[in-house]
Amino acid sequence: MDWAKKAEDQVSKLVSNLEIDKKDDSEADKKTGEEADGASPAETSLMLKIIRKGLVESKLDLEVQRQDPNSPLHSVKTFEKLHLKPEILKGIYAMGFNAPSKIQETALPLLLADPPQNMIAQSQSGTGKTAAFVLAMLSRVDTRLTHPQVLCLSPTYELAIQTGEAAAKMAQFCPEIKLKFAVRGEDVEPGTKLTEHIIIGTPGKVLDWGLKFRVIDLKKIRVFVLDEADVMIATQGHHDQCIRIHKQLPAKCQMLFFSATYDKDVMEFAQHIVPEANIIRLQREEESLDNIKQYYVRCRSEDEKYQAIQNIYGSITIGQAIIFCHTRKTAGWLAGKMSSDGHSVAVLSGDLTVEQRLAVLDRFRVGLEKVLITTNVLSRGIDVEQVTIVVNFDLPMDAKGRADCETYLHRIGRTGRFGKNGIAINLIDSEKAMAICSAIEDHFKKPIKELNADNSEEIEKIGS
Ligand SMILES: Nc1ncnc2c1ncn2[C@@H]1O[C@H](COP(=O)(O)OP(=O)(O)OP(=O)(O)O)[C@@H](O)[C@H]1O
Repeated sequence: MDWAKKAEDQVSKLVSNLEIDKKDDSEADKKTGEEADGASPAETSLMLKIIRKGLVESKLDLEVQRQDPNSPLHSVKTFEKLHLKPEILKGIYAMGFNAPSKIQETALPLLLADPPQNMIAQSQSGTGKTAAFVLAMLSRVDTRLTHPQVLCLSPTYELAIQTGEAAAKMAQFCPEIKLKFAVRGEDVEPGTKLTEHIIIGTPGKVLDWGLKFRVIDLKKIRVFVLDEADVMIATQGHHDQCIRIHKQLPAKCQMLFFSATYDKDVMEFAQHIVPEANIIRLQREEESLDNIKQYYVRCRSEDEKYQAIQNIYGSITIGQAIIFCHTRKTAGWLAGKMSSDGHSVAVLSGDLTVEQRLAVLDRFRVGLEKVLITTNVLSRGIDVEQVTIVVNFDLPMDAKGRADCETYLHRIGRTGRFGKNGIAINLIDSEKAMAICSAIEDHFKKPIKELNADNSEEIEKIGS
């Protein structure tokens, strides 16, 4: 798979630069530490305590969680019991997966059953949904046929690439399985027919290739996966494109919808278009916040929010952090200001080219930058293991200015992945922002505590 090789080469090149850049980074960090100390020693030391405690707990946890029947990582089965092909099994062991998570062991027997079963599945962020559907995709490929048979749709370019890279790793011992990305930047010769077995892409491109250029025969697709299914159904543009693709699929096509969240209307619609679906809901949403501690910091203005970030920069860069802003403009402004103050930060928003977006994300993945500033474009699905902190520079709102609780859950789910602990910090600079924060707290029924450096009681309670 050429594209996988290309991605690997790019990453190893970046890794070889790591040592050089790390030196610069540590200089910046040293400087930051001094600045932060000067700015607010109490706040900095509070954050350090929270984070250190969080990191220590994370290390202890995974095996304990596997034994706990209430944990999303609990498993009673081994991968062998799931009857995967030996080459695929070898691939997942090579990735370091020892045992299936709950969504994997619950979904896979149904996904691999004959006759194929449809499914609408919900499981919290970071619990291994990708491997669940990718293993089903790989298992269903018939390599004797040389046309696309499996189609997986993702809402963003980055997520499609990440899913394809995970699929390539799982299929590393199945060289006969061929995969193609249908994303911006990938071209096809109109009039030709694609021969790859699996297509992973974004809806617009797949629609072009299926209906305009006719290089994919959608009538021959036998497995259709909709990742982040709720946003694909609820967002106008994605919705129309997905429905047009869905209409072309044959009646017998196996349909698999996955997401961490589904609201009532979206679930009803999903059930309407996925006939006789098996529905798996592993946790109520509020339970999925158990491994992420949430805080808010009161600020009086945008400048004070910036100051708060400055104060905690030294602490948040113990691991890696993602900072979410409401608009590209704020993300750009924040990144510019932090860079000019000597911090090493990356920025990723929709105004970059796809190549730039991928390069930024690759650098962040290998740790060249410890802080990534972004917008909702990265709120879903992106998996970077070392992210210990998510900061909401702006709280997520819908078009009417109300709390967007689902986006909040997806954003903070960029940390606390696969049994790790995470920390979410919300910066509040107005009564409206406070009201949104309270609405989110009420919705999930989980406390969002004030991070108040003067409150020694709070420091004592951290981690309890
Ligand atoms: N069985 C397993 N054992 C160990 N690690 C696993 C296993 N399954 C998945 N992982 C790892 O867990 C992390 C999270 O998985 P994944 O990205 O699939 O989560 P997700 O449920 O799709 O989350 P989101 O809702 O945010 O998209 C990944 O780094 C993945 O490699």
